[in-house]
This record gives sequence, C-alpha cells and structure tokens, in this order.
Amino acid sequence: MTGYKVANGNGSTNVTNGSTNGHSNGLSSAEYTAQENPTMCSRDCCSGPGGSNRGNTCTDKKGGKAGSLNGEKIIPTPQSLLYPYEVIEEIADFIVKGSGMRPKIGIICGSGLGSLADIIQDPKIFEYEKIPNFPVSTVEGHAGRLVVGTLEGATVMAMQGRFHFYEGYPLAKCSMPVRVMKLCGVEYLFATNAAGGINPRFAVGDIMLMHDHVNMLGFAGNSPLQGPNDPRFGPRFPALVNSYNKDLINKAIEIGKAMGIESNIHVGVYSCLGGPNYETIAELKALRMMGVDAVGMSTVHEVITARHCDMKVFAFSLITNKCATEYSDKKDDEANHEEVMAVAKTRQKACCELVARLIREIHLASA
Ligand SMILES: O=P(O)(O)O[C@H]1O[C@H](CO)[C@@H](O)[C@H]1O
Ligand SMILES: Nc1nc2[nH]cnc2c(=O)[nH]1
Repeated sequence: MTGYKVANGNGSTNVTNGSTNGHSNGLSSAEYTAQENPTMCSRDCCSGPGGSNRGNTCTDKKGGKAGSLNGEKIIPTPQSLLYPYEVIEEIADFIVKGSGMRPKIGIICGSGLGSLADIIQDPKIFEYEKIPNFPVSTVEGHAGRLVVGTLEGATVMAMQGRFHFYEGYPLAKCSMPVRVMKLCGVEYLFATNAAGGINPRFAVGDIMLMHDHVNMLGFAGNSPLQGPNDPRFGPRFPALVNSYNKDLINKAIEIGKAMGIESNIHVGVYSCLGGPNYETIAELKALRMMGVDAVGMSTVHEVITARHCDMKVFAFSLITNKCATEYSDKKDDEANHEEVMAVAKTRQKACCELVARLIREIHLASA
C-alpha cells in the first residue's frame, strides 16, 4: 500500500486508482483526413501563434507546398505527423551536442515558476527560437528557454516556458518537447503548474501533488497522441492508470514534512481545460462533482505523452487562487493571471526546495 492520502472535500480517503484513459481515436481514415489542418508545415510561420501563413499555402522548404507537390494532391497532415521521430531526434541531438549532456530528469516550469530552472548549476541555455523546429513561448511568466545542467548531482533539462493549447498550438505540438526529453535520455518528468484550487480545503499557496487527472480535452476527443502511432515512442493504446509515480509522491510528502510545510501539501486530482478563459461557476461546480481538486490549462497532455514513452512522472500544482463555486458579486472571486504570477513568486522558494530535494533523492538512489 502506498500510504498517502487524497485530499477531498469530505475529509481524506485512501488513494484508489481511478481509470482516466481519455485517449480515444475511433476515426476512419476519411474522417481522419477531414479533420482539416490548414498547412503541411510545423514551423511557426504556419502553425504557431503569429504564424503569418496559417490557412494559406506554405512555400517553406521544409514543409513543402501545402495543397500540391509536383502536381500531386496532398491531403492535409495531422499535426502529430509534423513531428515525426526523425525531427524529434534532430532536436534532441542539437540539445545533447550543444550541452554535452544527456539529462536524466526533465522539468517543466509552470506559470511564474521559472525559478525552478534558475537553480540549475553550470547551465547551458537554449533560447527556444534558436532551437530548430521548436515553437516559441507567448505567455507572460514563460521565458521561452531550455536550461540544461546539473541539480543536486543529477543531470537535468528544464523548460522555462511551456506551450499551451490556447496559444494556438495543437496538443501534439504542446507536448512535443516531452518526446525531445525522452530522446535526450530523460527518464523522469517533473511537470509543475499554477492552478486554481477547487477543493475547499486548499488555500492559496498550497501545493497539490497530482495523483491523477481528468482529461477534459480528451473527453472532447482531443489527444496529443491523435494520428498515426509511432511505436518507437510507445503503444497505440497506452494505459494511464498509475500515471503518477507513487514512490515519488510518498517521497515528496516526506520532504514536505521535513520542510515543515506538511499542512500546505495535499494529494489530489488535476484537470486541464483548454482556456484561455478561466472557468464559470457552473463549470467549477461540475468539476468538483467529478472529483477534481485543482484546475489549470496544461500538464495533462504532457503527462499523457510522457507515459506513452514510459517516463516516470511526478507533477504538482501550486494553488495560486481559490475557485469560487458559489455565485456572488465579489470581484475577489475572479481569477486573473497577475494574481497567479504574484502568488507563484511568493512560493518559488518552497517549490524549488521541494523539487531539488526530490531530485537529490532520485540521484542518490541511482548512484
Ligand atoms: O499551467 P501553467 O502553465 O502553470 O499556467 C496556468 O496559469 C495560466 C493562467 O493564469 C494558464 O496558462 C494556466 O495553465
Ligand atoms: N483554468 C484555470 N487555470 C488556472 N491557472 C491558475 N489558476 C487557474 C484557474 O483558476 N483556472
């Protein structure tokens, strides 16, 4: 038995493994190609935010000319095909060669949590725009750089800036860097996020260790794994029970105790909505009824991609705001990104310490 408890509104209960396999792709090839994607090109000129060419014919050398090539008709390509294994491999090679390192642990910094990458020693920094075929960060609090170095003796790579669905990136592109991590040699994914607390027992500044998720975008038929499967990454139908590594959750709880912040640490269920709008009261009530403790706009597709390629996952939410689940006229009830960033700043130190101590344990255990 794992020993940890799950926080819920009615008091703590022992953890059970809920099945949350939201991955589904029952499309015929005709339906599949009808999921029109306007371009053939994975570059930001076409498919990313500010892509000047979105919806038009791409003449980029790499992407080719969408619509026709040497007179042959081309069926629009799903985004997942635009990052085939070989392209991911090229990006990984660029990072491994450029840093002279094969990192073992990958970190994704949540909104306002970029300082998790600032504690990396002997950092080699890669600006996203200088990495071939990499998207760019467009959100405040996401600097847009990859930092490779060592932390507590372990080799790590950290994304100081993640990609969100609401920025205009398809899910496969949002979580593409997780596959880059895998091909760089990463075995453990540490995903962090800022989230709204729905569980009434959560306070602003608390940390919720994720032990499960509800994939709302998956409910709507969207998945980072949609499209043809490349078995070099993982299986067609990955199981997602036990996605969040129990040993790491238990170690993090122990570390929280040692840091004297055990009353600020919870274990719970995260859900990702598409954003960029925050939720309505009715939506928050519905999420609570579904057993969701914290809500955000990220992480789930990264975890799905990481589990697909068999990485061990540790993830936590920093609760940056309390979500109202009752109607009121109070302005305080309205979430805003400035508040999210401000709260994250006040809790950076604790988050950094938690991550550093856990990485130290992983490193010592494998030494
Ligand atoms: O999930 P991260 O990137 O931490 O950011 C969260 O905070 C932003 C909203 O304030 C959204 O991007 C939401 O997903
Ligand atoms: N969706 C969502 N994302 C967040 N990120 C930080 N706070 C929130 C929130 O309340 N809702």
